[in-house]
Amino acid sequence: MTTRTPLMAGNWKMNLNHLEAIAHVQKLAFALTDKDYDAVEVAVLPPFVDLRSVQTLVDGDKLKIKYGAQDISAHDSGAYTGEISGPMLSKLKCTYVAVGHSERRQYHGESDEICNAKVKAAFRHGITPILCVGEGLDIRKAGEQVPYTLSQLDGGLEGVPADQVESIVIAYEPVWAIGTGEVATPDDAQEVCGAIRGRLAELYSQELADKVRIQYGGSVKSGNIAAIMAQPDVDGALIGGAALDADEFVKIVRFRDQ
Ligand SMILES: O=C[C@H](O)COP(=O)(O)O
Repeated sequence: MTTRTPLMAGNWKMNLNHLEAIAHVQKLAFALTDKDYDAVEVAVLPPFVDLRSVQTLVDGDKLKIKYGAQDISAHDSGAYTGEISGPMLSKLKCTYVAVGHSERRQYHGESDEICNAKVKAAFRHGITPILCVGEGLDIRKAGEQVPYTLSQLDGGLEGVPADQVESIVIAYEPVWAIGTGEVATPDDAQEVCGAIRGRLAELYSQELADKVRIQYGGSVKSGNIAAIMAQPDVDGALIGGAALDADEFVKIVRFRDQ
């Protein structure tokens, strides 16, 4: 049986400037111990402008916390005003990048094709994509959450070879649960995360599917994380609001104690 190390990743969204980022990572560094890092991989996804500060802190103090970006350009360089490229992120030693977060899909019109190009751009530069998928409330009410989410998965992975996909992270984030306080039930999370793993097995192999980490995201807090993590196909969480509170984020990392 494959053992998957849980990944707890804090997506700061458009919060914390570079000075606040330093203070926040210092708090996490102070609280987290080797025991925590042995049990769980911990990552933060700050805004682009914070990445250099976070890198300096992580490198300088040899912290075990990982970091990454919230988006990546599909292009490697050129006339793409406002975009940040894979080479720029890999130069800053980003481990992860979120791709296709529902807020990017909703407010920036990111289609599955664009997400697919971004997944490929990340792998081209040695950065692990966290591909975000998940249905809105109307789809959930229609009971179509599984086919809808799997079609986003298919689109995001189109043409991506197995040797890359085995290291990808998939984040299942039902849009209706993001920032709303309305967390999916553990059964809701398992239903879709299990279906995602099944689809990876169909597209690639069971062996590959067993290696891929699948996160849940949407109103995760210290009070609900243990029940979600008890589900067999949930391998961590992508945490928004609760990740901005260092004490709360550390409690989530220590989900086994909750
Ligand atoms: O990327 C994180 C998700 O959008 C979840 O955000 P939230 O924990 O604030 O609901």
